[in-house]
Amino acid sequence: MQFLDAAAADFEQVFARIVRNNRDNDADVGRDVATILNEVRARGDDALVEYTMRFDGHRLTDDGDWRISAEQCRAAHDALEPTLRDALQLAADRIRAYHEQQLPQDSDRTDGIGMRLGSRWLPVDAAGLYVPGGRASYPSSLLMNAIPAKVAGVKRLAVATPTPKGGTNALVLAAAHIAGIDEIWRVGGAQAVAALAYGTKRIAKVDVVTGPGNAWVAEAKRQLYGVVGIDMVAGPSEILVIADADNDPEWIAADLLSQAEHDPTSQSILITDDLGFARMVEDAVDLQLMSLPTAKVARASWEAHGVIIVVERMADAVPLADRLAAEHVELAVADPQALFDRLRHAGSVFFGRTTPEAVGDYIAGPNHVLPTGRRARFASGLSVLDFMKRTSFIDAGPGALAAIGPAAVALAEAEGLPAHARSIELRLK
Ligand SMILES: NC(=O)c1ccc[n+]([C@@H]2O[C@H](COP(=O)([O-])OP(=O)(O)OC[C@H]3O[C@@H](n4cnc5c(N)ncnc54)[C@H](O)[C@@H]3O)[C@@H](O)[C@H]2O)c1
Ligand SMILES: N[C@H](CO)Cc1c[nH]c[nH+]1
Ligand SMILES: [Zn+2]
Repeated sequence: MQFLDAAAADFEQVFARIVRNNRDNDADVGRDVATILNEVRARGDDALVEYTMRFDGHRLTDDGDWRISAEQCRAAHDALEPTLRDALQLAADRIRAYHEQQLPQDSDRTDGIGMRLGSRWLPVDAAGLYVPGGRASYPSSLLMNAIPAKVAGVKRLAVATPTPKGGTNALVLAAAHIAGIDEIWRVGGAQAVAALAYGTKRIAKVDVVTGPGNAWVAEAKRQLYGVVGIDMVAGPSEILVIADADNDPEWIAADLLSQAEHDPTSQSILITDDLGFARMVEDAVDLQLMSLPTAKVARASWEAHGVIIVVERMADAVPLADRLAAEHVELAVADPQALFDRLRHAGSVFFGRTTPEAVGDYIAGPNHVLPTGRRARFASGLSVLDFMKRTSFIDAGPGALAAIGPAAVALAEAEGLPAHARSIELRLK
């Protein structure tokens, strides 16, 4: 963990290095992913069998090794302990209600010259949903992927999720049942993303791949963009907590560790205006790590990527936060709205002392699939729109063409494209 004083002479240099270090664009990861993608494109299912054995310890032989059936999902759902079943259902209901608000409107209007102009939204035909499953299981990510896709009206939804050592997770299966998913492939990592994008004998290709994952999954999506649509690069989790001294240090320490426990390459950062509070949070993190069952991963993340920054006044936190453009930003201060009004780059923001980031991971409603690695500068969380595309349309009657056609002819000639000019001119005669 790095403990930084924003007033120190070398602060800018150190902070700039932290900002530059995306953690997920390691050259080795890029090279290994490129190899995996080429192998899956060339050798299809055979490559999936080999990689799934190598990385997940799962042998893909008969149909049941490849795929989880809808009946298995229903059975897992029905067998679930009622409190958990209700929790999943509540999460699903809240996620659906939030995402239904994102459905876009078509447009269709006639302008001043009588030209009809508009756009129409339609869902993609098939979406591949990546549900991580290497170190932990993510039923919540299944819901976060599948529900917006369903709301968008996508007909075919294909889930890919690793089943390490052949074990399936009952909650993931139950979530699939709740979300109405009936195609689940037991493959993970870059090879799963490649299979969805290129297609193999067993797995038909999709039009869009969405969802979060570790560095290999995120890099595979990045490299395959163009072959297939993607939502964004959603890699190892991050949290930036901006907190004043009126917080309970234990709460803030738990918030930092909540994202550190995802992955050794996750990043947790605290910015505060109080040195004493910063030291108390540092101690609380160390104390909590002693009893955290996921301490191995969380400690690795905190030691390698954790940062505490002490600024002179809270307002100084905002420009630093903008440069970090973190996946999650908690504003644990008396007036979070004032900081939010000035903050420009964040995947998702959590207001006040009683909105821990983890409530957004599971149950609040907005999507938890969010851009990482400073990509909140230009990308947004997963939404219904990631499963849709917009087609514009133009209907020029003879009157409208006569009104603006000559200008188009002039522009076509100026561009040196006479066939363009002629296709308009012929209709103007
Ligand atoms: N940004 C977001 O919105 C968001 C949301 C949820 C989770 N996450 C992140 O998802 C990730 C989940 O990671 P996970 O590992 O538990 O599951 P995962 O499913 O993302 O990754 C597991 C797969 O990684 C591949 N892999 C592992 N080591 C490899 C290696 N050395 N070379 C090539 N491939 C390798 C394997 O194929 C394995 O199946 C975490 O980083 C978590 O922070 C991000
Ligand atoms: N924090 C993750 C996004 O970075 C989402 C998640 C799912 N389960 C727990 N957390
Ligand atoms: Zn989380």
